[in-house]
Amino acid sequence: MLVCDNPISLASHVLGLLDTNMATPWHNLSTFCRLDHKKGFTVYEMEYGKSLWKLSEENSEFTVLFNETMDGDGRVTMKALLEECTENFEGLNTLVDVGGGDGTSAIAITKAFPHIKCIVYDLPHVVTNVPQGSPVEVVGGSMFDHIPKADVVFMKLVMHDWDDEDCVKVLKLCKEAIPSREDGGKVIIIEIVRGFSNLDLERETHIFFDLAMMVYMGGKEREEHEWKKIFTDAGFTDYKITPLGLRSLIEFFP
Ligand SMILES: C[S@@+](CC[C@H](N)C(=O)[O-])C[C@H]1O[C@@H](n2cnc3c(N)ncnc32)[C@H](O)[C@@H]1O
Repeated sequence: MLVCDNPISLASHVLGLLDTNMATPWHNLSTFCRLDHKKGFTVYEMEYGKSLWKLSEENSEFTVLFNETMDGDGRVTMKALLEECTENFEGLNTLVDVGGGDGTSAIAITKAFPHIKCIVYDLPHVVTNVPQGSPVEVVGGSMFDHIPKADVVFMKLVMHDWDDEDCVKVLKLCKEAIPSREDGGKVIIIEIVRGFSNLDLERETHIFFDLAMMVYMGGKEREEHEWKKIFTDAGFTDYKITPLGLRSLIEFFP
């Protein structure tokens, strides 16, 4: 899995997590848990005085490294998703990948389902890394301000970066961007659902990612009832969870 030319290599994911900008903030975890969580800063902000997203905006090399870190993970997840969940993409004409990074997921979806017109939406300094000539539309902006309209909003490993309040804000805008359920509107997210695995190794990995989200961004991994509360608070009426190895595909309907 760590050999670079393996099509599902995790090398770039591991190299990214071991980079100084990702590894150093872990040294603040103990202080954060004892004292600093009361001050309203994330563990990452204690180290750098700014969020990971701000650091990425100021440091294009770090943006590229972070995108490659996510791509390493994405190759494995997207392969499973596109092989095992084809029916979830049936009947769609347009999809916007919110927080879509350098477009790896959207490009994979377009290749698997050429009839779906995909938009990659992320912060302006991030979408400049979508390869030129890719079969996707590229739009820069913040998901807290606006979400481009499409049949489906797709978000992979985005919601777990944020607290409940921010997730609800983004999901309310997602709901405005999609058509009614009868017209095929839905949001698809790929996230961990804690408690959805009987395998010790997966449960331990869920806990590791929960800690990692707290350290990097002040986010968390959620159990089903926590996801359900967020969707309900954002005005969605129904949801369906399809387990997909370590992660799950969660659809929610307006
Ligand atoms: C953990 S990464 C996931 C990237 C990609 N979806 C994947 O799975 O490989 C989170 C993404 O959210 C993006 N992001 C952060 N803040 C954002 C905002 N306000 N609006 C849009 N995207 C944002 C980041 O730039 C990053 O690409």
